[in-house]
Amino acid sequence: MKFRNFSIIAHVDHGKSTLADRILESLGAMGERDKRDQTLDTLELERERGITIKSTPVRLNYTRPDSSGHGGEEYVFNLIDTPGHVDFGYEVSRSLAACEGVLLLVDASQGVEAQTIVNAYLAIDSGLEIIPVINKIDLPAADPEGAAQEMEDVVGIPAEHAIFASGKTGVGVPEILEAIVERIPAPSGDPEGPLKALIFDSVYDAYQGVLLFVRVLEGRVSPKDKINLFSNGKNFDVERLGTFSPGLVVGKSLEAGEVGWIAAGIRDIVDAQVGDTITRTDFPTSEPFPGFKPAQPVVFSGLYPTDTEDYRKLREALERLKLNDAAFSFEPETSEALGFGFRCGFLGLLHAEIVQERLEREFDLDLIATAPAVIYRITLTNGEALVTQNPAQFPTRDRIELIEEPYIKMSVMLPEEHVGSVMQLLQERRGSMVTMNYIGRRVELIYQVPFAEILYDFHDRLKSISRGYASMDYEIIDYREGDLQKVDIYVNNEIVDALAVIVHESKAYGLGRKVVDKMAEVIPRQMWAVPVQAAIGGKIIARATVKAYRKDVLAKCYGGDISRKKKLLNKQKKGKARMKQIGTVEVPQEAFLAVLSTED
Ligand SMILES: Nc1nc2c(ncn2[C@@H]2O[C@H](COP(=O)(O)OP(=O)(O)OP(=O)(O)O)[C@@H](O)[C@H]2O)c(=O)[nH]1
Repeated sequence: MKFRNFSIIAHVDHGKSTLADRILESLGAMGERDKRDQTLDTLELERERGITIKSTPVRLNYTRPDSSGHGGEEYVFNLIDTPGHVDFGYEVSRSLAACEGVLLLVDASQGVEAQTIVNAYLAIDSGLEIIPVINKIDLPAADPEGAAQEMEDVVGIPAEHAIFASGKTGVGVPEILEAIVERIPAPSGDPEGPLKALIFDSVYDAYQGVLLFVRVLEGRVSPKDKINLFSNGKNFDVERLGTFSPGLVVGKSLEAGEVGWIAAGIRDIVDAQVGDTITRTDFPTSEPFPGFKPAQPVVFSGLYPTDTEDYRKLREALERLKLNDAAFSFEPETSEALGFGFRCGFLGLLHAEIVQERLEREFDLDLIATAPAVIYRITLTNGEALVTQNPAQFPTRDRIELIEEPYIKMSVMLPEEHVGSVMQLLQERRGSMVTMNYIGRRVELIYQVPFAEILYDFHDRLKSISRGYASMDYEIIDYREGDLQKVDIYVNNEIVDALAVIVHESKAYGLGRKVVDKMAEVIPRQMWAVPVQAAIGGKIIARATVKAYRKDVLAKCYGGDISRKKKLLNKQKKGKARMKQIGTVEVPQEAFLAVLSTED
C-alpha cells in the first residue's frame, strides 16, 4: 500500500477544519467526521469555541484521476489533526513528527499570522515537505497573490508553489490531493527492523483503557506483542490495534509508515505520554525517537467548590478529567478563606479555562477559581531553594534572598500602523525587544517577556489596541531574577490568602489599587461598610470600601405578582451560587479574578 501521512497547520480561524471536512467529503468520507466525533468523544467545547483541542487522525483512500479510464493508482492518506492553540505547541510538534508533509494554510484575506510562522518553523524543524495553500479565495477581500508572496518573504516557500483554494466552495481541493501524492514523500522505515513507534496522542476509553495513537517509524507491531515504553521502562501487552477510518478499525498489525491505535491494557494516561517511543521487548530498537518531553503544567490556579459539600464530587470529577489529560495535574490544598480545594496545573490559560468549564458543565459543579499563577523559584536567605506556584505559600520577604520567574519568547504579528502602541504595551509588560522584521506592510515583533505579565489581560489588550489585527505566539525560554512582591488582600480586616498575588515591585501599587476597586465594585453591599485593602508585608497600599446598603430586590415588585417575586428570588439565589462566605462577607467569583480585570 502507498501511504501519505500529512497534517494541516494554520493560524486559528484560517479554515483548517473546514478544509479538512472538504477533503474528507471529496474522498467519500462525508459524515464520517460526525461519526468520529461520537466514537472518540470529541469535546463539545471544541465545537462551541470553534477551536481544535484534540482530534483523531483519519485514514482516507485516494484514487488518482486517470485519463486512460482504467482507474488510477491508489493511495492511503492519513490526515493527522493538530491542536489549534499556543497552549498545545508540544502536541503540535509531536503530531507533525508523525507526518512527512503538511498543508500550510493561510487565509487569503488575512495573510501570514503569528501561528502561521511558528507552525511553519515547527514543520521545517521536523524536516517536513510544506505545501502552501492559500485558503478562502472566495472571500471578496481575498488577495491570494499577496498572501503567497508573504509566505515566500517570511517562510521562504516560493510563491509559485502555493495552491489557491477554498474550503467553502471546494476550489483547489483536487489540486491539493494531487500535490499530497506528488510532493509529500512516501514514509520510509524498514518493516522488518526493530519496532520504533511514536506516541503522538492518547485518549482514555472506558472499555479498553488508554488508546495510544501511534506512528510506526520502523518495524511491526501485532496483538500479543509485549511492548516497552522508553520514558518509564514499563511493559504492556498489546491487546488490540488498528487504524482510523475514522472510527477505530481493528487490524492484524501496524507496520513502518502506518498510523494507527494500540490498546495495551494501560490504565493510567500518565503512562502514555505524547512524544514517548514504544518498542517491542522481543525486538527492541536501541534509540527512541528524539525530543521527548513529559507534559509540564506551567500555569496554576486553585479550584474550590462554592458549596463545601461538593468537595468529594470535585475530587471525583478531577480524577475523571485526569484520566484523559496527562498534561493536567491537581493536588489537594487548603485555604483559610476558601476551605478545602485543589491546586490545579495547566498548559496555559486556555487549557485552564477549558478544564474549569468542563467541570462546571459536565459535572455540574459550581467553582471558585483563584487567579492563575506561574512557577517561581525562590532562594531563601538560609540558602534553601523553594519552588512554588502558590502566592499563598510565599515566604515572607525577609526570608527571601532572590526570586526567579519564567520568561517567554513572544512573537507578535501586526499591521505597521499599530506597532507603536503594541511596543508600548510590551514595554509596560516588562518586555525587551529581540528583533523586529518587516513583512510587506506588516511587522513581526520578537520580545522576551516575563510569563506572568501575559497571564492577565494581555491577549485582550493586544487585540483591542490593534483592532483585532495582531496575533501572537510564545514559548517559555528560561528563568530570570525579578523584583517581585506579594500583595495581600484583606476583606473586612481579614486576610484572604486565596486572593494574594505576586507582582513586580514597580506595579504593586497600581495592581493593589485595581484589585481593591474592582472588589469593592463586585462584592454585594452589606448592612455595614466593608473595607477592602491591599497590603505588602502588612503595610496597607490601597483601600476601598463596600458601602453599606441592603439590596432588596422585592421592592421592585410593588407587592403584586407572586410568581414574579419567586422568579426574582430564585434568580438571586442562583447568583449566590458562585459566592463564597468569607467571615461575614459573601465574596463573588469575580472578586477572586479581580486581578484579571481588563481596566488598567
Ligand atoms: N469564505 C470562506 N470562509 C471560510 C472558508 N474556510 C473556512 N471559513 C470560515 O472561517 C471560519 C474558521 O474556519 P474553521 O475551519 O473553523 O477554522 P480552523 O482553522 O479550523 O480553526 P481552528 O480549529 O481554531 O484552528 C469559519 O467561520 C468558517 O466558516 C473558506 O474557504 N471561505
